[in-house]
Amino acid sequence: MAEQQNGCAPSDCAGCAHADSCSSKPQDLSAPANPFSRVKKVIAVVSGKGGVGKSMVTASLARMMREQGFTVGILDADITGPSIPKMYGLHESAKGSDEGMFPCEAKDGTRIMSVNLLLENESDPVIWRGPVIAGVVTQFWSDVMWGELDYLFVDMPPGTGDVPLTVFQSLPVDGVVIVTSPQDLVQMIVKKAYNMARQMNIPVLGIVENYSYLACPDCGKKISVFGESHIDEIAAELDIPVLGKMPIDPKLSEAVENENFAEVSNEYLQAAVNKM
Ligand SMILES: Nc1ncnc2c1ncn2[C@@H]1O[C@H](COP(=O)(O)OP(=O)(O)OP(=O)(O)O)[C@@H](O)[C@H]1O
Repeated sequence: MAEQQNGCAPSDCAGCAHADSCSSKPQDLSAPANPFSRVKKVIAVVSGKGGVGKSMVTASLARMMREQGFTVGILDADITGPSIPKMYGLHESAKGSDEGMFPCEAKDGTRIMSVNLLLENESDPVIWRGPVIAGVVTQFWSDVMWGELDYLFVDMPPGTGDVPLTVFQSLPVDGVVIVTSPQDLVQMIVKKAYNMARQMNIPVLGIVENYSYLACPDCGKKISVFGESHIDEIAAELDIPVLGKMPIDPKLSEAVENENFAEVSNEYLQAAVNKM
């Protein structure tokens, strides 16, 4: 069968003599899991822009699933801004063997792999180009011996660049959680993150709003520090559930500051747990 100018329909490949070499054939970019990994579910936590608390939500989801008794890992794909190890007070170096690298284990048993666990000095900057960074993220899947995990949460870098694309193409992502903050601008930015996941055929599990409000410590009144929330409108428009509205909670920022996130309980994301 002759190769068409604008690509063949997948059904045309069957029986085609050029099927193996044809440029129209969709490429399988999936990366093999490490032979010592048995990961049941991979959940990517994404945001359209930086600083909305994506790492906070990733770690909070991991903590909640851990509290439910599941085995949990976090793959820190935010290579140039890794914050997960410090949240859990991990400053050691990840060890390796001929078979691959071992994730480091936090106090609550959460297994973590991050570039900061591989750098000689954790304050060294990672000054690598996009394809190298994306390659490291793939290695965190193929070369890390995750063992038996019920859930692996992937803390993505913000935006829709190289790394999210690589993760969606290379890892068997079961679902995406979108994190946002209550600002007008985010409506358009959330849609970018949502549309990327949809285009890659990854189910969007729902959306979490962070920094939703601050509860007055004296009277409990909710103050909308970053303006009124639009999360319900966005969720309705995109037909996805709201998985939680997290307030600015000093208990959470203190846990990060004190590096003891492994002891934190987060009651704000209960709806997310039921969706995992
Ligand atoms: N709900 C919250 N209450 C209190 N502090 C928070 C909350 N969410 C996030 N923070 C704090 O805000 C800072 C930024 O959060 P975080 O690192 O999770 O953002 P991020 O979206 O992952 O950032 P980046 O996009 O730059 O990777 C951290 O110091 C974190 O402890």
